Amino acid sequence: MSKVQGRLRIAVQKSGRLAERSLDLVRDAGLRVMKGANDLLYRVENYPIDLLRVRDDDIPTFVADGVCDLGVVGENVLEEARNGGPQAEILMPLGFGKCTLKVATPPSLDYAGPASLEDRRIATSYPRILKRWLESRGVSADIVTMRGAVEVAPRLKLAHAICDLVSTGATLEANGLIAQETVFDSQAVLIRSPQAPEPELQHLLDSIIERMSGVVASQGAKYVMLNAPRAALDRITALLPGAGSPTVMPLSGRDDAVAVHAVCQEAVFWETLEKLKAEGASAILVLPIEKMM
Ligand SMILES: Nc1ncnc2c1ncn2[C@@H]1O[C@H](COP(=O)(O)OP(=O)(O)OP(=O)(O)O)[C@@H](O)[C@H]1O
Ligand SMILES: O=P(O)(O)OC[C@H]1O[C@H](OP(=O)(O)OP(=O)(O)O)[C@H](O)[C@@H]1O
Ligand SMILES: [Mg+2]
Repeated sequence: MSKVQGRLRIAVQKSGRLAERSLDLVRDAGLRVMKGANDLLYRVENYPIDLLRVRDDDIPTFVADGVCDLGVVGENVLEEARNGGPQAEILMPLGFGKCTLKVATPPSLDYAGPASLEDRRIATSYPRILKRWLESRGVSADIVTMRGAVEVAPRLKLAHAICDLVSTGATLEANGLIAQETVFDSQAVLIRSPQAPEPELQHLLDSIIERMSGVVASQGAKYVMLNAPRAALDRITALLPGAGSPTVMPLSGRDDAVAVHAVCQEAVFWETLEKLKAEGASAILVLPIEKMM
């Protein structure tokens, strides 16, 4: 596929677990996406950018080859695609699509560590990652590659064990399998092509990356405002999760208390609010942050 001159391209999953959140990221970065008649390509109305909507397996190659300038893909898929050739660069983890590639076994297999997999058959959709992991553990096993429904392989006697993605563990449990080893921790990542864009588009590319980074940073971040007794200021600011240096302001007509404003990079739980109150904080407000730069 050749590139259209004068336009950037971002590869996103067409449908599946990452599709919606990938589109959200693009939209939150200020790109107005127009769903057109063409299902493969969505145009961005306010910038010279197109979204290429494809199977996630194709995203690493499209970005590595420079067909797309940016891509959103699971790190597991990127790692599986690694082949010694030019590679897409990971710019940042995106905080969604979190899952773990795990080795799991049926109760019938007496598992006592990776050596129990020696000469066994293991079904997976990630043969390269599994091969590297087995090699790193000095285990020699037979890898059976399956596109999907990996969890049923032990029941069908197709394999002794499996290596598949797990998030809640419900699928493993439904299939009577026990998670044994973590092979690869994954989440969606933003990737960039090793090929530079046309010089006129470099600035736009940099700005989109910076905006996306701002979107990711603001996710989960909260703006906290409260009033604190001066005497408890140190203890109260220490309780604010992931806050750098809070802003401390006088409260008119009160010498004993101050107003504290802070950006908390981590979730602010009810437990934290209760502890703040116990230290004498009052009028506590926790507000979402829309953008951050
Ligand atoms: N259970 C899960 N929880 C969270 N994230 C997951 C889970 N399963 C998969 N993912 C992540 O989402 C990505 C996409 O999963 P999905 O099941 O949509 O892929 P797919 O079936 O290969 O889709 P495609 O049709 O694009 O090839 C996975 O590669 C992984 O990074
Ligand atoms: O630990 P859990 O929360 O149960 O999630 C794990 C399941 O999720 C993924 O499949 P998905 O549901 O995306 O369907 P798929 O079979 O189309 O890959 C993965 O392949 C597992 O089967
Ligand atoms: Mg896929």
